[in-house]
Amino acid sequence: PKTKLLVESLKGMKENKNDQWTKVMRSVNMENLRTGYLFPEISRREYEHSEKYPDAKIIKLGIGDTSEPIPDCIASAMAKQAMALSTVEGYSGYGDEQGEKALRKRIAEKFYKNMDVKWEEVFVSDGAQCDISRVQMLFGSHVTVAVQNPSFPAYIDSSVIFGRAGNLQEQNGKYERIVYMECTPQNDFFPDLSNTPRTDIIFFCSPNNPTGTAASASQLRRLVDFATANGSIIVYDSSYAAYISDGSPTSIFQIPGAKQVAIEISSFSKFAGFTGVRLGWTVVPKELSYSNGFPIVKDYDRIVCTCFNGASNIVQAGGLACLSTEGFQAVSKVLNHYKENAKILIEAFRGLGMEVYGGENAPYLWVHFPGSSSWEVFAEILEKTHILTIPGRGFGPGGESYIRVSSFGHRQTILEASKRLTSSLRKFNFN
Ligand SMILES: Cc1ncc(COP(=O)(O)O)c(CN[C@@H](CCC(=O)O)C(=O)O)c1O
Repeated sequence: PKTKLLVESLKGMKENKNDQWTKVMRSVNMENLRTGYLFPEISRREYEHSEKYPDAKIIKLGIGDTSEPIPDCIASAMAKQAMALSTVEGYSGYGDEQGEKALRKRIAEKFYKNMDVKWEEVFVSDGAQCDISRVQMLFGSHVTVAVQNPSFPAYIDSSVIFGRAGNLQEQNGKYERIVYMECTPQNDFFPDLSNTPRTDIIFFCSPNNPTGTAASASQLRRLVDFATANGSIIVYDSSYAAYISDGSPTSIFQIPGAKQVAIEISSFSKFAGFTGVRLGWTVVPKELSYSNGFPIVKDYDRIVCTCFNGASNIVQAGGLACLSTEGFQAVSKVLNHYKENAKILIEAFRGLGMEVYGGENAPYLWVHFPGSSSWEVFAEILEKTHILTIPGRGFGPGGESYIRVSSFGHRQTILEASKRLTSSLRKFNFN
C-alpha cells in the first residue's frame, strides 16, 4: 500500500510539469488523509451556496461556533491585560509553557473539586483541538487507537497523521488499524465493550460530538474498568461538560481509578465563547504511566515545553475572569441561551415526527433520516431552507443517515430556522 501511495504521489508530481519541485518526498501519512477536513468542506459548501443565492439569509447551524458576545467582565479583563503590556511595570514576556499557576489552580478548583486533581497536572493550552495532537505526540506510530463511531474527526485524522491508522478501506470508509466503537440509539450511544478489541488508546468524547449524548456514571465506570483491565489509556474530551443538565459526570476523574488510566482534554471554547480567543487545558495525572512505569506527565511536560510556548497572557487573563464568581455567572447565562435554543430546535424536528437525539447535555442535535444519505439530506435542507447543518457521514460511517444541527445562534435566528424547517421539511421526500 505504501508503494501505491508513493506511485500516486509521484504521478501527482508528473501532472504538474511547470512547477519547481523539491526533492523531499511527501509523508505517506498525509497521503493517507484521503478527504479534506470536514469543517472547511462545510465552509466551502456555504460559500458555494451563497454564490448561487446571493440574497439568501443563510442560517449557520453547522460548524459548532459560538455566536453570543463574551460577557463584558471577561472581555474587560483581557483588555486590561492587553493595556498593561504597554507599560513598563505591566509588561511581561514568555510565561510558563504549562500555563499561569493562578489559572491552573483555578481550573483544578473549579472543574475537579474532590477529584484529587492537582494544579500541577493541569496544562493550559490554546485549545482542545491543538491538545488532541499534542497528546498524540506522546505515543509511537505502533500504538493502536479506538474511537467512538460516529466521532469528532480530529481523533481519526490526527491518528492518520501520526501513522497509526493504516490505510483507508474504501468499501466501508474505515481506517484498517482503527477500532470503531459503534454508538447508536440501540446501545444508548455507548459502545458494547464486551465486543471491543483491546487498543492502547481509547478516544472518548462526552458530552458527545456529534450525537449530543452524555455518558452516565455507570457507563463511564465500565469504560474505566475496561481500560484498567486492558492497560489502555482513555483520552477523554470534556469540551462540552458545562452543558450537562442531567447530572451525568462532567469529568472522567469523577470515576474512581480513572487517574491511573485517563487523560482529560477540555476547552473554554464552548462554555465561554472562546472559539476565536483560543484557550483550553489538558489534565495528565501523575499516576498515569507507560508500560515501563515512566510517568506520562513528564513526557507531556517535555512536549509542551518543546512544541508550545504557552497560551497568550491576554487570553489567560480572560480565562481567569471566566472562572471568577461574576464571570462564571455571566457565561452560565449564555450557556442557558444555547440550551434554550436547543429545546426550540428539538421541538421543531419532533413536531415533524423526526427522531432527534442529544440537545439536552450538549449544543448538538443528532437528527435521524432513516435510509437517507446524510450528504443528500444536508444538501436538500440547504437548498430548500438555506440552513447549514453537518452531514452525519462526516463524523464517520456511523453518522450515515443523520445530520448534526448545532444550537449556537441568536434567538431570532433559531426561531427563524425553526419556522423554515417546520414549513419545509414536511414537503421533503427523504428515502
Ligand atoms: C469534541 C471537540 N473537541 C475539541 C473541539 C475544538 O475545541 P477548541 O478548544 O476550540 O480547539 C471541538 C470543536 N468542534 C467544533 C468546531 C470544529 C472545528 O472547526 O474544528 C464542531 O464540531 O463543530 C469539539 O467538538
